[in-house]
Amino acid sequence: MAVAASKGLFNSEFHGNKMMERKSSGRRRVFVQTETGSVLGIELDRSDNAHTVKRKLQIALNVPIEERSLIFGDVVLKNDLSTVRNDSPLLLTKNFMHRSSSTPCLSPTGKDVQQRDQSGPIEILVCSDHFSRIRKLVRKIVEAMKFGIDPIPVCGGLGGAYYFRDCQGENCAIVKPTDEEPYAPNNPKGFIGKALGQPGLKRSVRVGETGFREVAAYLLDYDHFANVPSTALVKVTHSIFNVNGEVNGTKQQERKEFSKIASLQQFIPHDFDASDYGTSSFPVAAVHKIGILDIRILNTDRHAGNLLVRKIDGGGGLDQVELVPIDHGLCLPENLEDPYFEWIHWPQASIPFSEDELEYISHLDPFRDSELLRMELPMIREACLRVLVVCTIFLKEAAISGLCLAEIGEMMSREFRGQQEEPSELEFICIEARRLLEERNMLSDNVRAVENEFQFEIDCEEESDITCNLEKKLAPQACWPLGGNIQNPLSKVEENVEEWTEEDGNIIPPRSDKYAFTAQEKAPTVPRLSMSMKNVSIGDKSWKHENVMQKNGYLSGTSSGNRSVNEQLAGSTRFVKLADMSEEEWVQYLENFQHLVYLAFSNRKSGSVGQRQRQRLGTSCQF
Ligand SMILES: Nc1ncnc2c1ncn2[C@@H]1O[C@H](COP(=O)(O)OP(=O)(O)OP(=O)(O)O)[C@@H](O)[C@H]1O
Repeated sequence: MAVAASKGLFNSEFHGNKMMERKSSGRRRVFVQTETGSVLGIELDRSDNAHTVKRKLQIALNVPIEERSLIFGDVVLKNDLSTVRNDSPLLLTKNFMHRSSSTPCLSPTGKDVQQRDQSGPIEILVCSDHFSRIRKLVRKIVEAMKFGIDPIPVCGGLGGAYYFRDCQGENCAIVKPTDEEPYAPNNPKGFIGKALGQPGLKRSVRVGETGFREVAAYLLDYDHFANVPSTALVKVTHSIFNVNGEVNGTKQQERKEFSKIASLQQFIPHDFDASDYGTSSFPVAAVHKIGILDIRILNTDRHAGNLLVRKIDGGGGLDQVELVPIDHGLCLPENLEDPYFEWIHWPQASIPFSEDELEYISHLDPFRDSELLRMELPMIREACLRVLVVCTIFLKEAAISGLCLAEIGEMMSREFRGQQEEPSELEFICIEARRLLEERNMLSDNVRAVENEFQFEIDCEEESDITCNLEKKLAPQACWPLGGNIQNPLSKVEENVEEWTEEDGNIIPPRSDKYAFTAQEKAPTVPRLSMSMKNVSIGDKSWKHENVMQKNGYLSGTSSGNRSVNEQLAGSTRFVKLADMSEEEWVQYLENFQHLVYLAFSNRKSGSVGQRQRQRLGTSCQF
């Protein structure tokens, strides 16, 4: 993809972006979190390895280490720790194979709860040198804490969150501990039942992993285009935090301090959220910019409550408002999930992008974005980065084709028909890109098989016969790669029971669960596909989808704690999975994807397909 990198696009806070060590001596520190949320900072010696770190944890936190692994993002740390950056958060988790679905997570006891390490009350993790604004904020909060100004628990939301204050007692940051997320062991609002690392509220976002997503959204918001408040991942220690099963004393001296890994975000004073205020007054540009970010990061949680509204004096008695997007913990899922875009039906979203917005989009480079995230948040999973790449390419091609925000959002969203949910157009394209990849792999296998046979036959046949044989064997696939009437041996989509498994100590989401291909049916041809992704039969197109959120009792406000993890996972939701391809396959997949996206948009533009026609507002519409 020809994407120019724009020097000006990087947030000024990230200039001089490079791996920095906290200490020139080369010593490193890691923050290890147990499944139940306890956190301990450990100084690593040169001789330390995964086993010695586990031993230190056993002694300090009194947690068992047998059959437990140290995890750093996608990586299970076997021995060598040289790839682990200074101030990285690691997770000590039970090897999944040994975890029965009904086994409760380790519940903290008086002993294993927090032991203080040598670190300060708030430590910025991993990328501390690139967060000057947050560092100032942290200093203010620490100062206030010294004066006894305690944080205040936030009432709203499903997860545990706390407003931290400055010396004047004003809120200046919101801190959300990763072990207090919905379903996490220390959630203070009753939404418990899973261990860190298991699939959470959104099945493609694991419990305990929303914090780094909040930071990712901030890092990707170059030039504060969408206005995401400054956010960092921190290790923070305070007695205010919740640990289920612990009753903390009421007197200051009696209160136990707990360390947590958390996201820390600048508090933005605001007047409303978008659910309380007339959306027609929202500036078109603000809606577009937030929408552009949501599309890139496949935000599955952009509901109205996650858009803060701040009144600004517009002069002449006219109120103008500023929008502030918050709560990006459910973006960048590991599979293509159904996004949620509150703005999708707002009139602003139907207005074409401005020149500035188009320029911003044209400068986006998903590969550079991925590099940035790998650098700044090394625990981020490759699966999330692949989602970022696919969505950004989709956005870029859509913008080139003149689509507006609402149209792009619709193409990414699943559609309910009766009780059934159908894949989005984006998902259809991804399915087809994958099918083409599988087909190509099969072709390569066939070629290899023919070559082997050829080698054998060469010993016993005349040269003219050999050529004839070869042609016959290759004939059915001769139209590869795009545009031919290919007989597809791989098109039927089969649904597998979704089970998270353990491989080499790592917790693996359902493997190729969505698109386990069987050699049965005829392929849709690529020209047919390109007419409209919705009108093409790709294998088993109708997705019988049960609403997992409802099934889990989440929406009805009940805890899922009384249902086993396996029961919760056994829903039939399907996802397009991107993580199970090798690097080489991924490159080929992206080529297929980009080509199909191009065809889909071209056909859409030429109006050759019956699209869902919506009434759209013209550019003259004023807000
Ligand atoms: N940066 C911020 N500045 C000011 N207030 C904030 C900020 N972030 C969150 N809040 C407030 O805290 C509340 C809870 O935060 P948030 O929505 O992020 O938590 P959550 O538990 O993830 O919520 P939800 O269940 O709605 O997804 C918000 O409704 C908002 O009022």
